[in-house]
Amino acid sequence: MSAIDKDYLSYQQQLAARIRWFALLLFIPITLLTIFHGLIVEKYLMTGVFALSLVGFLLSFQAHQAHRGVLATQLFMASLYLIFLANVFINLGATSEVYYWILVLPIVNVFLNRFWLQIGWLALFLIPLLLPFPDKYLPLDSASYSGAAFALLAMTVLLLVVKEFFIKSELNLSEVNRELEYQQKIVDSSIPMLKITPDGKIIYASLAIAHLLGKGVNAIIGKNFAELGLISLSTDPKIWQQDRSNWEGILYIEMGAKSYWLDAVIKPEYNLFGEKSGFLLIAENITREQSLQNQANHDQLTGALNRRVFDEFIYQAVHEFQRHRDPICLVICDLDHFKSVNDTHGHLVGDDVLKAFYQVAKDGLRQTDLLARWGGEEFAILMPMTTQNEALAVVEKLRIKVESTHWPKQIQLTCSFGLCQLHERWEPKTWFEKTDICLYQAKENGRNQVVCFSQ
Ligand SMILES: Nc1nc2c(ncn2[C@@H]2O[C@H](COP(=O)(O)OP(=O)(O)OP(=O)(O)O)[C@@H](O)[C@H]2O)c(=O)[nH]1
Repeated sequence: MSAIDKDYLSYQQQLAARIRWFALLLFIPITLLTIFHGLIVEKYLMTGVFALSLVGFLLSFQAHQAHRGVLATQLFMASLYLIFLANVFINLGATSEVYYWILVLPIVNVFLNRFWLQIGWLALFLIPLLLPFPDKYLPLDSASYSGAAFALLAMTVLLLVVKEFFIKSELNLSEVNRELEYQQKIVDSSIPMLKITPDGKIIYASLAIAHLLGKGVNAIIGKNFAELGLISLSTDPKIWQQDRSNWEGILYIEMGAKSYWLDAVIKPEYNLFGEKSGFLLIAENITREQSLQNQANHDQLTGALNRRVFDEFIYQAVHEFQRHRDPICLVICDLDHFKSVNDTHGHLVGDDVLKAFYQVAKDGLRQTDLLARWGGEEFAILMPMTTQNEALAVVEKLRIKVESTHWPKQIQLTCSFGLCQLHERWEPKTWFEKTDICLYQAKENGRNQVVCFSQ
């Protein structure tokens, strides 16, 4: 049996169960009412037949509840058949009642029964209508019965056609839906995606991005984009609000010991009225491509980003700044009198201090800040979306932290910082030189301090 045949049958069974349920809910009260009506107008035969049918309906209901679908249907059909026979042979007062059953019977028969049972029941319905009973036993004339038989046949054929069409189109639709769901699952688990409202709230996260972020989808939905810790030089959704174009760039995620690189596009989305309804982030995980480079991207001793990558980030930052003008700061820090650490305790202790310094500095910064080892005992920090005053507060805290940390061998370590916010029309080289001059001044002024750029 093909898959579609199986679907067809199970769908037909489900449909039959639903129809049977509704029919029972409908027929049980109708039959009850008819019994009372029969008792009132003293039609005892009619009352007896309907009472028997009621028993049939109740048994059918019980079988339905016990999930014995075929038995339930046959009991139901038999109960209806009793009522039908009463209408054919007993004058219940209204001649049109036979026609009423001719409408009801085919509906129930066609939708509840499989093909051969339908034929069997149809034959049973036709027998009392077509057999040449003497007219004196019948309440209607013979033309009415042959007319009813014809109507019953026509109605059955019509309903068969309708049902086939109905089920086939339903099945086709559900197959299309299933295919779509399947494709959606593949996309969801393989492509990192986010939907973000204009104010930065995440309303959809694909499984793939949840996996990269080391969180469940539900833990991401409802968060603000800025909280995810995706590092780029312009991660604030506010900047995209300004124009209609896509944002394209590289995002970097650090998850404990693991790190990922995403080549991302962030597209603004619009509603029917042309208003911005949010953003769609679609990314490609390029970590594998970067992994070889990754080793070349990090400093061997501390694990910090190295100068080569940091240089690239500085160039990117200057480029982004020309488009969006979001504040961004560069910090260069240099450990004070580090030579004496080496001279007193040896190079290996010096190495340990450098590693420990990287951790202390990293912990003191936001996830979106980039920390690199610039060379020797010098580190550089890039702080996107940060003004000079905001950066000063962070760096000052870091300076105090370095001063108060217990370093190996009870070394008293301090650090000097140069800090400079990027200005318009500055080249990367100018920005770096200005920051370096600040650092030089910090050293000149006696070390263990932060010097900010001023015009
Ligand atoms: N242990 C260790 N030392 C390093 C490393 N890279 C550079 N250094 C040392 O860092 C010291 C830097 O010394 P200087 O440039 O004179 O500066 P300083 O002693 O820190 O003095 P100021 O910067 O003026 O405060 C040198 O002794 C270098 O050997 C390294 O990877 N490991």
